[in-house]
Amino acid sequence: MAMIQTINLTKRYGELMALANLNLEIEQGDCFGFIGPNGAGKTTTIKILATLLKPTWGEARIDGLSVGPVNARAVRSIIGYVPDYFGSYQDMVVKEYLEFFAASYDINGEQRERIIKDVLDLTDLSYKIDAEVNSLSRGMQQRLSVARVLLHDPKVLLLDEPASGLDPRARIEMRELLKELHRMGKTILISSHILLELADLCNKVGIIEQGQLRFVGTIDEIIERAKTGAVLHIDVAERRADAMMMLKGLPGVHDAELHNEHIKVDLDAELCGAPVIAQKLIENGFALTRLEEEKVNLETAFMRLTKGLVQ
Ligand SMILES: Nc1ncnc2c1ncn2[C@@H]1O[C@H](COP(=O)(O)OP(=O)(O)OP(=O)(O)O)[C@@H](O)[C@H]1O
Repeated sequence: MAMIQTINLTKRYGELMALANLNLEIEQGDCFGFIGPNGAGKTTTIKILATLLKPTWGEARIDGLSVGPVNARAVRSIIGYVPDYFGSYQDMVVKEYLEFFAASYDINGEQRERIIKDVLDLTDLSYKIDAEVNSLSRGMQQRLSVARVLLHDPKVLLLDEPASGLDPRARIEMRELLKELHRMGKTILISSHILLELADLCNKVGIIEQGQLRFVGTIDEIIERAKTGAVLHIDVAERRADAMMMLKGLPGVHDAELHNEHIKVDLDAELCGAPVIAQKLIENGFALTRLEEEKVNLETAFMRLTKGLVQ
């Protein structure tokens, strides 16, 4: 049985279809990267799973429980939800903040002290126990948000862009923390619009665009899927813009653009390859001065998948 499942999950905001028949299956122990551009529907999905938003139709299940008013309490006890914002906690220190949330889960007394110590150790925040929450850096606040949702030891973590707005060091610290939680056996759903950020953290990714799942699989599968093309970096001795326009019109060329003082050509390798491009340039009187083929990397794969070029 999947730990997180959505069945034809659909959400409309008026005329806008934010989610259209989303079907997701995330197994126990998976770290699932939910990737998509701004407005794709990631937050909407996560909020529905977190019991905070009602779908227009379709169903979400967590650990077999249908997410809805009847099971809201039971679902909340097995999930930890980190939203993409951190509220303001005036005059509250870290310890009080965690005590407050622990109490809301009926965790009290000695047990509460012990759990707070454990979650602070895990998130490397023990030394900040008496610091004011508002004085923490954004990276620390994000780790504190994670500490908060670990208080009741949930099986499932739902994290909405936890690395947004973090500097590189804080991103790495967050990633290490999430890796640790994955090793501990938590099932994790994490959203991001940056595929690379999730590459060495998630064992599976789903790419969502305009409320629809475009692709689900491992990172290696994504690259395989998008590899049916190549990117060429080309230059000619003169008339670069004319060469670009000529290339744009060739069959098998998805796109050609001027890029850092050269021409970048996105090809469908099944229809067209570097030799054809070179030949066409020469035939049309252009003196080729550079031709390099780029391996499809994750970002290119992602751009292709989200452009609908690879279905
Ligand atoms: N309360 C709302 N009322 C109307 N439209 C909304 C509402 N919330 C979200 N939307 C719209 O639904 C779509 C999906 O939004 P959502 O926040 O789920 O996307 P997202 O993938 O999380 O994007 P981001 O990366 O920008 O957070 C967007 O077009 C957004 O403008």
